[in-house]
Amino acid sequence: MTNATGVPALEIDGLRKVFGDHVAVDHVALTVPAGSCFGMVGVNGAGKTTLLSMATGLLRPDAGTARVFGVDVWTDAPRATALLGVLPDGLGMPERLTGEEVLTYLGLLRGLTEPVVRERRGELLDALELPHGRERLVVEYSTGMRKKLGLAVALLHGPRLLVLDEPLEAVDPVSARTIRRILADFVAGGGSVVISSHVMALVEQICDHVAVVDEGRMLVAGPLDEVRAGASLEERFTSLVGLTTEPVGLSWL
Ligand SMILES: Nc1ncnc2c1ncn2[C@@H]1O[C@H](COP(=O)(O)OP(=O)(O)OP(=O)(O)O)[C@@H](O)[C@H]1O
Repeated sequence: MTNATGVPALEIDGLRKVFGDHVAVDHVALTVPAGSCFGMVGVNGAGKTTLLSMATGLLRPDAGTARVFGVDVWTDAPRATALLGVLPDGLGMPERLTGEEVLTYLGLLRGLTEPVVRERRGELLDALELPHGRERLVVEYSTGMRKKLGLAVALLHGPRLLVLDEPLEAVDPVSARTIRRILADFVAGGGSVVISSHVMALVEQICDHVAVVDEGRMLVAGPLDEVRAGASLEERFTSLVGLTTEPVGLSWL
């Protein structure tokens, strides 16, 4: 599925990143159709964060391009940034501001007017169940609360594509359900989503497309049912990545 003009939400071509002598991402290409919810799965260190960071303008690639709705992330950063909402891995926040102040600060910085910021920040804090967000400093937030505030920041300017690195990590089950609903509503309203996750059940539940990344390469990408090929995503993932399902014992325990 694409939008009316057929332009993909995200188009990655030949992205590559080398750290020292380690190739973290090796000439990866990927097309995320507009209107899709795209899950990216891979073991620890597979290259998901590095790939998504390059695709969203957070890490300069050694080679390759990334386009958001046809806008090049690296040569036309302001336009691409306006289309993108990003929840990066290990998001840094101004620790001595309240959640409300963070949203105000970033909203104004992104060019929203003061009344719009005021309206949206209240709705976001309510929708993401951050009741203490108004008065509590970020330094006092739990990991899950930070994740939810990060998602609020990503949604604040009304992006068309959300790219979320592990959006449900450290988030309690009730909040996870809320976030899943927000993402489903976002897609139903015409938005597009890319998430990275280790949780296969989550990807199967909310994504219609999936990509499997391993050792910096894209092993397979496409509609969820095609990738699963009649098996569960976990079974398919395990066989693609070549993981053993046999538990490894610890001899001294
Ligand atoms: N700044 C860096 N300097 C050196 N090596 C790095 C750096 N960032 C990532 N790497 C390496 O690149 C590879 C890919 O890391 P990346 O964080 O992209 O993986 P990931 O799939 O997101 O892992 P996880 O699921 O554990 O978050 C790993 O081998 C990692 O050690």
